[in-house]
Amino acid sequence: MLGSRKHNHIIETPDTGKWQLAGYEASLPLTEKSNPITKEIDKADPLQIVHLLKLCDAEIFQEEGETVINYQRLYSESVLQTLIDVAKKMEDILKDPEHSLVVLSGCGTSGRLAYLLVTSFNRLLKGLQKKHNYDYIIAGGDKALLTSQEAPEDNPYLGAEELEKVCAGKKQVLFIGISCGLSAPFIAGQLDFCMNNLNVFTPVLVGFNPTNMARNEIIEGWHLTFYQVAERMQELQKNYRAFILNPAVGPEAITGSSRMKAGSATKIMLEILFLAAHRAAFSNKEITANGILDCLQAYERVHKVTYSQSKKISVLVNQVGESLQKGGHVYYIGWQTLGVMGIIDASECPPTFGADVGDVRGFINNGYKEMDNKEGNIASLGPEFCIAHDDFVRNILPHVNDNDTVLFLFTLDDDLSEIDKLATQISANTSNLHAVAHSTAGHYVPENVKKSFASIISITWPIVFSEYEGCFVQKLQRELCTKWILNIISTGGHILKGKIYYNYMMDLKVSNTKLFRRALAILQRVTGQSRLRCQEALLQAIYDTDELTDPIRTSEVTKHTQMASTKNQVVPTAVVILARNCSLTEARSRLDAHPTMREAIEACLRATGRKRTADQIAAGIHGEND
Ligand SMILES: C[C@](O)(c1cnc(-c2ccc(S(=O)(=O)c3ccc(N)nc3)s2)c(Cl)c1)C(F)(F)F
Ligand SMILES: O=P(O)(O)OC[C@@H](O)[C@@H](O)[C@H](O)[C@@H](O)CO
Repeated sequence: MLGSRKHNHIIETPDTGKWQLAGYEASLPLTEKSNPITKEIDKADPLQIVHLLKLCDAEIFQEEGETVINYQRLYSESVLQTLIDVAKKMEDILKDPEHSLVVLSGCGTSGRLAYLLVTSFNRLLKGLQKKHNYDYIIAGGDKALLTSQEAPEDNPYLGAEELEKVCAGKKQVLFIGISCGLSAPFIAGQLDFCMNNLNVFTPVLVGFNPTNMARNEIIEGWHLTFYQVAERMQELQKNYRAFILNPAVGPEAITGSSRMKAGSATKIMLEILFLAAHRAAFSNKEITANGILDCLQAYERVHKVTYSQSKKISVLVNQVGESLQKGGHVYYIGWQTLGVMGIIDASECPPTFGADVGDVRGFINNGYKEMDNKEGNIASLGPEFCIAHDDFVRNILPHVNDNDTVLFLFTLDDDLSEIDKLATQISANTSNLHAVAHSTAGHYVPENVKKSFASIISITWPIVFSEYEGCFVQKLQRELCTKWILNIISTGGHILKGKIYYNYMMDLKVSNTKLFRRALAILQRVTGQSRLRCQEALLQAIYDTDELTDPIRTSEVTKHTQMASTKNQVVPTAVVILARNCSLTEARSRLDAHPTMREAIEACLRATGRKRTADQIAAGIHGEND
């Protein structure tokens, strides 16, 4: 049994006051840590929120050696070398499209980014009259592009099955599995499948933890942990049979929310990889470290360009916060891949902030024709799958009012008359109509178009010399800029709505095993009580009973998550049970007695027997009292 104990390593959270002493903070996976920069972000005003997020996003580009423990970073020599090795492998694949394929795969945001990169680079190939050579897999299928499908992430067999289907008949496959936290069983199953078929597959793991921090919890119904899969990948990397691209980018601004920095770093790293391989395969440009460094520096400039608009972005944060607080909605009306960025950001709000599916929604010109997703038009799956501008005009616009915020996302290359017409229509229903408009130096948003918008964030990009690919690179940069702006306003808006406690999303839906672990860890951090006690309270809230039976206690975690998916406010309820040592019903009535969950929790934590002051609570939460 020793072996299983070695590999059934649930991250133990030390009991009260021993956070630092036990080296606990150091052992935490970087992607799951709380970022000290944002420990009070829930008290910040809109402009401060933007500034804190700017500092967090800047950590993506931080060079190695600037932190106490040396983790490799995006600019590290080791990462650059691996990027070169993988790009060379991809160049070979691109030269033999008949028998080979590049497959990108991920869960949640990682799967959405896989879809975006694959469709964008397939379009680039089409423009070069080349056969398309990329394919994507997203856990839960194309409906996961638009809605949160958390359960498939826990299924390693499903991942392997999907991969086998996509690669039927191929002789050479470069498989890129994206799991930012090095934790998704769906991806572990795919990597394991590749390593059992190395004659065809070259597996690449993309994530943002050191491999020794890969998730080491036994995957239910399977024989390996993600950690063991990563160890085997590391072994194979020695003779270039597998690769791991895992620079540290620092903890997320909202604890564990890998859609933000990790998502941005995924897009940056994979686009650099694909561009280098394309240039080598089709323009005979050698793959070099300098070429890759130039690309990285171009993306770092996008960070500067984006945050030079902080003041105007903070106005949008405030506006979105107001809409959400009033029970209004936020609608992103986007063109081409900027529409995709809106759809991706909107789809992340329910799992990240407990938003309703209708609170924040994205729409794209020409709907699924523009999306070009594998499963085509899936509007029949329900109203939340109707994503075309026409669907917005028909189904949503009649109900739009001043409580709502509408944000256009376009470039000056889009159809300005279409934009003007739609903007005029919408401004009849709400004055809260804003825009993010990307233009090239020397071109400006025409006055007649401007008039419909309450505010416009105009981003001007340098003129690109006609070369076809240069325009393509600028499109990728405009997407990243738009992703950052949308992440800022959806995160900032929900902070102003009171959904965030310090930098934790307390009221998270415990809908897969990673979220169960996060919920348990947050309970221990916030209440200072033991892991076992916290687990009891969490299960009481999940199973809606004060009397836990052994069959409940010994059920698999996936059983707990299935049950939890049907419940609300499970974690806040458990906090009150723990803080007041009270029954489920009493905990629920205490929560209801306060206007926001945050106030209820603060009241209960303050009132605990030990009479902790707010500062003592904060110190405990940030692991400062040892
Ligand atoms: C920072 C914090 O202590 C914390 C947050 N999340 C976590 C975890 C979230 C998810 C996990 S996990 O699914 O076990 C996991 C996820 C990824 C990975 N590489 N290893 C483990 S641990 C932990 Cl252990 C601590 C706090 F305060 F939020 F609770
Ligand atoms: O890429 P990972 O670490 O495997 O995570 C995959 C998904 O859990 C993750 O993308 C989640 O959907 C997002 O809401 C995270 O902000």
